[in-house]
Amino acid sequence: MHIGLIGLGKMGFNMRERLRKGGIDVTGFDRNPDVTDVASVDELIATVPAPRLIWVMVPSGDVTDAVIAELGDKLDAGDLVIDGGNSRFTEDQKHGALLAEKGIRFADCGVSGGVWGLQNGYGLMAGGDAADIERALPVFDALRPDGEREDSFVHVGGIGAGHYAKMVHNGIEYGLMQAYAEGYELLAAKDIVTDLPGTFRAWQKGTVVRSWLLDLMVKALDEDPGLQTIDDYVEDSGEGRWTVEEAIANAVPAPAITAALFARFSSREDNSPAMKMVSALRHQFGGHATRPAK
Ligand SMILES: NC(=O)C1=CN([C@@H]2O[C@H](COP(=O)(O)OP(=O)(O)OC[C@H]3O[C@@H](n4cnc5c(N)ncnc54)[C@H](O)[C@@H]3O)[C@@H](O)[C@H]2O)C=CC1
Ligand SMILES: O=C(CO)[C@H](O)[C@H](O)COP(=O)(O)O
Repeated sequence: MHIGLIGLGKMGFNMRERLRKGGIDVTGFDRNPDVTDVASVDELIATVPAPRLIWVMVPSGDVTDAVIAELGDKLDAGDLVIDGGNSRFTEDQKHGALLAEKGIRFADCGVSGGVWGLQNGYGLMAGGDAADIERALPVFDALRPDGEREDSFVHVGGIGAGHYAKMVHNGIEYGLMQAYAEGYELLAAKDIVTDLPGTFRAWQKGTVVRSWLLDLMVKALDEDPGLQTIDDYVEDSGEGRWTVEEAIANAVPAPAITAALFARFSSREDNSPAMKMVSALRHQFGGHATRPAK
């Protein structure tokens, strides 16, 4: 099988390598000339045999929109486009409908595993028609970890379902990371546990809270004890917000994920206007002392 892959960044670059190791021929295109196999989307399309399978792995939003629109202009009926980036699930119907105008097939796939996917394999959740998912199975099989397919791959539903599942996965990721991080701060806040990194290390096997994120926390502390080199500003790239928006839309209580998202917003404030106001109001009603501005 020979496929096209657009986007060879932190994810796509490693995915190309894993696919090739798994016996899939890959022609990759990226705007970055240092990593691309071909110079243009046209050359990619000319190189990949029809009916083509093109995997898109670029930033969600405008970039994905533009790449899919270009593919819609240039591909042929019967070709299949799979969006493996973190697109919002609501975008998938739009992309599928655009491509369907020319008889081009579309599927979406949530991909989990980050930069470790090359060595560990990727967890995959695909949305689309059964025949399209079936057609792409050799690709999914090369990307996922060894072992039973059901343990790392799922066809979750129609178009958009893959990205919906990935959105919820990432919402869970937010909540888990926040809980571990708060535990880290609590252990560090008091001189009672004398070996903080050793505590996390000893939690890695056997405990109820053992997990890959915990392993990565141990690794981060090995590399930078005290996290001295890292600022406390935490970015987000959309999935957490969309999860909270879906929780509201469906009246699903999601306090842990929501708090984790808001903690990231708090991380970006040096001098919170809201907390200044809380301090001012305590002073107004109770005469409680405020601290002078920094
Ligand atoms: N980094 C991660 O842990 C994960 C990322 N994702 C998603 O996968 C997608 C890619 O993520 P990363 O590789 O981390 O991002 P990245 O920013 O490292 O790579 C994006 C690549 O797309 C290329 N690109 C941008 N516009 C292009 C265009 N018009 N044509 C061709 N190439 C273009 C860039 O040059 C870059 O190499 C995103 O949607 C991201 O949300 C999904 C799972 C995990
Ligand atoms: O999908 C991922 C991991 O599963 C990506 O790393 C994603 O960027 C994480 O979300 P955020 O950037 O909002 O922390």
